[in-house]
Amino acid sequence: MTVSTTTRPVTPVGILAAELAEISARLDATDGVGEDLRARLRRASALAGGLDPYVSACTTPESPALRALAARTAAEDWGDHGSAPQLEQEMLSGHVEGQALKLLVHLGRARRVLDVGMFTGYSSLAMAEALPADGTVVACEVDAHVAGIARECFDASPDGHKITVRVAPAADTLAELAAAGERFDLVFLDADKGGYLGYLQQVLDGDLLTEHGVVCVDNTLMQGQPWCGSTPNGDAVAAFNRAVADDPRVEQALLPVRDGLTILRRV
Ligand SMILES: C[S@@+](CC[C@H](N)C(=O)[O-])C[C@H]1O[C@@H](n2cnc3c(N)ncnc32)[C@H](O)[C@@H]1O
Repeated sequence: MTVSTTTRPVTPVGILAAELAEISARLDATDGVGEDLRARLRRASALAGGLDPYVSACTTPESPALRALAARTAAEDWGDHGSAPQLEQEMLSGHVEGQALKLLVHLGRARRVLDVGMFTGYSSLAMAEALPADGTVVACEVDAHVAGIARECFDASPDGHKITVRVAPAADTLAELAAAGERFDLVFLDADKGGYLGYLQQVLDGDLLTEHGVVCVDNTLMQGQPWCGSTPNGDAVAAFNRAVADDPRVEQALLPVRDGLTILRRV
């Protein structure tokens, strides 16, 4: 196993910080640039680069079980993950977003949570930790390998027993849950971005959300791509954000937490 100590920036502010640091370093090495411009760029770089560490320092620390799960994920050799080469450690939601999800579980007095796109289980375990003793998380994941890593981490945690893992395409699991009449107080969407709109329709049309339930959707800023460049994932998220904004059945706020966290509810 290879322990990866660095991660590439995957949030708009992280990417901005890296860009500014690079430009600032290049300018410092360039003759003929005035000290005023150098100083302003250093300040811009410090503002952007200091934001995430400051937010993290002001957020309740993660539990030992979540810290161990993040470390286990970082220790995995993602470059050698043959069955699903598109998976990478940067997919993990992490400390600040996990803590935000925990607070939403508490605020909503949630008992039943649905996690769509589990990866190695960080969001599932974070939300499980915030649930009461009889609370449950149903976690959807299509990749059996990462589901195995998640299960190992859940088994080592005092709250992992609250989580049921369903290894299958999420659309199939959502259809089965709707057919079984299951309902959830909090749904977290974090699987394939091209599937987001379909998952939201399944949740709303399949009556998977309780009366006061909320849906949280990750990566709705998608590294700035919806307004600053185009990739298939950026286009999918932009289309999702537009569709949500135009849907009179819901009201929503897009919070700039990590790579964007939209919280919505049925009105
Ligand atoms: C961004 S990661 C999820 C991160 C996780 N929520 C966390 O907190 O660390 C997305 C996950 O969705 C899974 N996924 C992608 N397409 C899927 C599908 N159609 N059904 C279920 N899971 C899917 C991927 O295998 C990946 O593990």
